[in-house]
Amino acid sequence: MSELVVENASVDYGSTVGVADVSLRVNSGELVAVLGPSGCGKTTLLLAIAGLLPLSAGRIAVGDRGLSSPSGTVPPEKRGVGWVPQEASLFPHLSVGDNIGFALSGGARRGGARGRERSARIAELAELVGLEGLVGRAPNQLSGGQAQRVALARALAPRPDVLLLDEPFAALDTQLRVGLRREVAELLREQGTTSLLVTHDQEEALTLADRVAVIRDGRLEQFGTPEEVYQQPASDWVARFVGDVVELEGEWRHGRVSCALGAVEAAAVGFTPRDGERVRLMLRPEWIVPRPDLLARAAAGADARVSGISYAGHDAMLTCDLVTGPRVRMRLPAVELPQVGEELRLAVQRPGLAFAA
Ligand SMILES: Nc1ncnc2c1ncn2[C@@H]1O[C@H](COP(=O)(O)OP(=O)(O)OP(=O)(O)O)[C@@H](O)[C@H]1O
Repeated sequence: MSELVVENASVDYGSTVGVADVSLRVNSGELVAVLGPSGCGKTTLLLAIAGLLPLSAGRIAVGDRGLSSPSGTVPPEKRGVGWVPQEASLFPHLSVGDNIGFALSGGARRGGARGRERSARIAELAELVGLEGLVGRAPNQLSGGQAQRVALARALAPRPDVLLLDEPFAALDTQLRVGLRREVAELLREQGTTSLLVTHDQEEALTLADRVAVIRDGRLEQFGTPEEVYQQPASDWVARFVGDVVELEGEWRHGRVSCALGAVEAAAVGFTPRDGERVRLMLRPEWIVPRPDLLARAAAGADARVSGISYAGHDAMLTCDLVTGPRVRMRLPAVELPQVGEELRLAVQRPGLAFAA
């Protein structure tokens, strides 16, 4: 069993808080993304799990094997925790094969039974990451994507209980990044590797992970499935951080918010509003849709004029000026788009989120 348990973990750098009271459980074989802005404590959390930073409070364990607590830390090499760094950091004087096999025993005595076992494992991993023809190459003869594959194979070689990936795709160009990260996520799932992936890229976290841990100022703001953190953010900060939002002022009345888009059904987050109370309505741009069938007088809707279109191929972001004043953004599939200047009747197709004003 290789469930990773982090319980009320805190790491202090003198007077600076690295992470504070973070609790999360990564199930065996699960891929969890740790998402947060720069400086929020993502790397600190990973370093603590790797045994490179001591805890000032809490505990870290894999299954029922305790790894870190304020009273002691199992050294990094004995934790069964693998690490894939941001830059591949391969050993320049070793071949691809020897880089992959670096943490395997039997390296010194080639040819013996252990040496043969090691070679077989290197070949198996090289094939797994799609580098079977390149084991004899030097690291400086690899592309950035190939080097990252070697770093992944090297980390997987000793069959770690838990794999930590610290922004492993950040240095790659967009097209390569998207392809490689999908491949790596599939590979980790196939291998059943319990993995924690640090990223500041919302799309990366939402598309790859089984669950996402959103961190802010060293604290865990939300831990949930990609759908939960996107559709039901725990706070207005998470709502803004994990995706685009449209924000409107309004008044709460019987489960709806009366605002510039009409009377929009909404769920209150983190508070219980009174009827008549001022609230802030948050919507995702794709929750707003044109509804030509909706009567102009309908309470759930508003008239608008398209003032701008930002085309992204698969979809487009439209800026619309509501006749009631505010400007909203709306995301539509780029199949049949309206024109700039066109008048639309807009409605909200799913309940919005109401936050305290
Ligand atoms: N060695 C250190 N000494 C003192 N403070 C540190 C040290 N390392 C990190 N910090 C502070 O701890 C906090 C968390 O830093 P951390 O590197 O974990 O953030 P991060 O989320 O990984 O950021 P980034 O995405 O920019 O890498 C920050 O306020 C940072 O300034």
